[in-house]
Amino acid sequence: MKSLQTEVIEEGEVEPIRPLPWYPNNLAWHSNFSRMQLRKNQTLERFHKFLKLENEIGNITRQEAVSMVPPLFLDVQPDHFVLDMCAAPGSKTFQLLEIIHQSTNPGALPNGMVIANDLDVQRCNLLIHQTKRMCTANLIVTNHEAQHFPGCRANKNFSSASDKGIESESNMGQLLFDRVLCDVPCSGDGTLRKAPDIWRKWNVGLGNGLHSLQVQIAMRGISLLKVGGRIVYSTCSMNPVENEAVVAEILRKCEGSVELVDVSNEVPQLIHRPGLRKWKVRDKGIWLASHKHVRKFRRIGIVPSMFPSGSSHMDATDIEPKHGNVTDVNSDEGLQQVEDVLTSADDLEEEVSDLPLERCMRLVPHDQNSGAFFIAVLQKVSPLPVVQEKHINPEEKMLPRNDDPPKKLQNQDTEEVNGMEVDLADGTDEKDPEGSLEANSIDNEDGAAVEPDPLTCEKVDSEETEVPVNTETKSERTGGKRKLQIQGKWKGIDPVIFFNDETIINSIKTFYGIDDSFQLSGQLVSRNGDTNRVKRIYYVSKSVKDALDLNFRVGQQLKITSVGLKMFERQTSREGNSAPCSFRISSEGLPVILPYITKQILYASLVDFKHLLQYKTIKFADFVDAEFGEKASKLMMGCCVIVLSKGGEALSNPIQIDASTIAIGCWKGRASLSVMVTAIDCQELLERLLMRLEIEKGDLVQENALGTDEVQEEMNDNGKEEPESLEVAVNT
Ligand SMILES: C[S@@+](CC[C@H](N)C(=O)[O-])C[C@H]1O[C@@H](n2cnc3c(N)ncnc32)[C@H](O)[C@@H]1O
Repeated sequence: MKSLQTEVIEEGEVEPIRPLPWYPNNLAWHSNFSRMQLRKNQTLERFHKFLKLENEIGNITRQEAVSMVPPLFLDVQPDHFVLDMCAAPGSKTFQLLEIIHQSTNPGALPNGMVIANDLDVQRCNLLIHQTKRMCTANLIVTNHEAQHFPGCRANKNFSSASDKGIESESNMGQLLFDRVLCDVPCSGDGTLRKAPDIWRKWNVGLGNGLHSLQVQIAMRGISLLKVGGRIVYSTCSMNPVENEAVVAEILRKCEGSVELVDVSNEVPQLIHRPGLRKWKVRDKGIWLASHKHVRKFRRIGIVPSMFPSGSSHMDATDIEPKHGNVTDVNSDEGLQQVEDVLTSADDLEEEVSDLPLERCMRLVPHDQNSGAFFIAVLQKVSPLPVVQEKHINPEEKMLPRNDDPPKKLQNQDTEEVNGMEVDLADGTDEKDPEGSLEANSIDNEDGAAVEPDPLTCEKVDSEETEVPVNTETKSERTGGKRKLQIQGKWKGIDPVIFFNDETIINSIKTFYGIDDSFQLSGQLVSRNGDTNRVKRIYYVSKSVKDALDLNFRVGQQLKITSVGLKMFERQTSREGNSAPCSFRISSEGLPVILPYITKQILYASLVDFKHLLQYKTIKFADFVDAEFGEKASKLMMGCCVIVLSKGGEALSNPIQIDASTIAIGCWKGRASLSVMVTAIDCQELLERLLMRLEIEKGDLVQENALGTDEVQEEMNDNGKEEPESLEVAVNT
């Protein structure tokens, strides 16, 4: 930290890097550096090294500080089912996963899970790429319009999982969530500081045009929330039409089923302001204090719920400009005329909401040198009232409400339908500056091509694809006036299939001696029904398995773009084919399965481990520790795991695993051992080893130890990252 602070001062920054006072456990730090500066002086890399020095192995993400607040208010527990409705590029999903995983021991998986959804396929892929760093088996990524997120309610009309040969132990009848994050698309004016471009693009129509969609998304979130559960509604906008007006409309629609929670003391030191209870709406250059002031021809776009009272005023005299002429409000002259008629905002009588909107939280840029954010925390206290209006015509919305007392749902299992159609009558483009900016701001991925993942929607692997999937989207099907789905390169997703081939599973279990306490059966998925051609097998947590089971029972309503942790990959090299087990352990899955492996696993001394990382392939006879070389030569041909022994000495079994254990996948060939780790991972591991040495010896690394610079040079000289004999087997 001293080195970082000095560096900051050298760069002429007044404020050195410092922890954010309101973020728990010093896990978030504030830096005034721009992304370019951060890159130039490699601050993140240096920070990462600092963490490694402390033996904290983790990830670093650069993110707007206040955008990290909403997950804090969700109060997520490791056993929670969490829905992140508008999740891409995934910075909040990442936080949620971290919270869910935070107290789990190596090899243990939390009981909860996160479903991260986004409408935009390309942004979904960004999210998948991001969350890969978490190596989680507790995540499902879906691609739906959040306002139409499927309820997955099982009923007798759907063929059961057992009809399809799937054993279902789960009694989940519907996909309901303990926590819902509703970080909706918004006009993004809260990000003006970091994205000055918005000054030029912003107009009042952006917020007005998104209001109804925001209400619909939030209502869908509430309908998918368990009674007792929490939902956080957030935007990076300062506009009350996208904020308090949405919250007020939710409260009205829910008729007491949700309560606005006062969370002002939950995150001490976060400077915030109360939500507004009065505001005016701006439309086409005019301030409107009440819906009754909305001109008739604007009522499709400017709806009653945008105003504090939420009341419609159908009986009010339609306001038309004086002089008897129809005014073109889109022309400057027309606007001026209308402004003349409708007096200035200050003269209009203001409506005041009777709802406790002050419990909402406004974070403003000038309070703590941040972006602006709006957060409302709601708790579901009872089932939602049945909403009769399945399809609301924008015109009909202006009719007075039905005052009949609401019928409460008798059974939470009943799907709560709030079937509102997307009403973006303003024709405003959905702008999402925060999201798109955040997408760029996660530095580790900047400029990085998003790798196509076998279980993602980016690319259909023709070899493994058999069943064409209907990828038509709801909005396309309904032929709505606006196509919301941004499909990009969408080519379809392969179905997710449980991998239940007992012969293959048993061969893997036997080869690696996987302890019975590690549940493989039922928790493996692939995307190819032909088990002989399956290339990759993914592991899912029990919670995800239950959700997938349910999804099968309801006729695969969820459009899953990614699920599971890549655990096993088929060997394709010639040597691989002659190995007794045709699947190797992927480096992503290794940390989870490591504590359960009893065969094909060896401890290596520090020096031999280091040599493996440096030279990639070592003949058995060339290991410094001859006993290790001997043991390695006796392993079965194929994939094996080499664990760095504690203290650097050669040890024998049993292998003890803890959070600081370093292990790599290797290939045991006829005469040598070769690493199956990418060059980048090798480099990183080497750095960690050097740090460890420094700590353990309390001094600099021994003179004869090869420094990382030398290793880097050596890698460059070789120009190759994999040993020649193992081109295909190396995990990339
Ligand atoms: C504010 S951004 C979300 C940022 C994200 N929560 C994060 O922390 O990284 C809003 C997201 O909503 C998505 N979106 C827009 N309309 C949507 C809809 N109808 N349903 C679901 N997602 C939508 C956008 O693609 C965008 O990724």
